[in-house]
Amino acid sequence: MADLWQSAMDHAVAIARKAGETIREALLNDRKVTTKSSSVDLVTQTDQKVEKMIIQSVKERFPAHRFIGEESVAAGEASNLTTAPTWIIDPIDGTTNFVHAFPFVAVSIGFAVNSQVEFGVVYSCLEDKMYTARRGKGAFCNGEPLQVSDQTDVKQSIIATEFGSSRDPEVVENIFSSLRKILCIPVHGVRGAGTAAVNMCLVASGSVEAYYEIGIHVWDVAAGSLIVTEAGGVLMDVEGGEFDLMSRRVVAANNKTIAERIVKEIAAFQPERDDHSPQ
Ligand SMILES: O=P(O)(O)OC[C@@]1(O)O[C@H](CO)[C@@H](O)[C@@H]1O
Ligand SMILES: [Mg+2]
Ligand SMILES: [Mg+2]
Repeated sequence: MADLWQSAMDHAVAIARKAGETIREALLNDRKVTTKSSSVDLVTQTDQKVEKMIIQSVKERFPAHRFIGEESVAAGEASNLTTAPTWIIDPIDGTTNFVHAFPFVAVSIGFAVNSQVEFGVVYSCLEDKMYTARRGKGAFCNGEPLQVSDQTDVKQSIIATEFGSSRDPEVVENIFSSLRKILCIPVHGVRGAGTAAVNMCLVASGSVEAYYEIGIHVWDVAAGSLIVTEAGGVLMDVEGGEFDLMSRRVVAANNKTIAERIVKEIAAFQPERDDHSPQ
């Protein structure tokens, strides 16, 4: 049976690669920074330019499709995931890394139908690594199949997480409480690429056993969520329930054993959901 969404996925790969070229050029000569929710939540003209380019290119080919884009939402658009074919876009995941030329900067494009991700594309453009996954057809990096780690002992694991962009003392305390408990299991190490999308691709690649974070957005994790599961991994909520794309909470792991062990140590809290209705 012809794959209904293959042409859309091919377009996503092509436009992610084009966006990566734009980002690499901008890295050399245009990293003017502004801020969003806080002084450490950065955005640049390149984030906005790349998102506009991706959305415009999709609209020309798929005019009925809908969008959830990080910078469109920042400009006031709603971020409600419906049953309609929806492109979930983070034009630059790792903007802080981009501003500092720290080498993990990704274009993340997820595609959902009936609120289920059908394909995911994450282009780590400074590494030139194109991660892709199509539901039921596996996950790949530059065309090579991906497989999660087979480790079941958390004490033989590397766990990825991030410090996020909140500097609220209570949130920071939660983050460090979870980090301290996980580090002292003990695990072999804790790492963070500075981008959720790349962290999830590292789980899919078998380089880290799990990644968790509270505070991410749907555009950070939509593409990576399918890349993880198509590489044989699992997704979970930070309190052990089902992963919810709009909840701003994620555990992505190589298997349920590791995921459940990490969940035990996370000091969970609930940020405002991505699909919250404004008062
Ligand atoms: O604003 P950006 O760059 O699109 O994304 C922000 C981000 O890089 O920051 C978090 C690190 O705490 C990551 O989870 C997330 O991917
Ligand atoms: Mg992001
Ligand atoms: Mg971004």
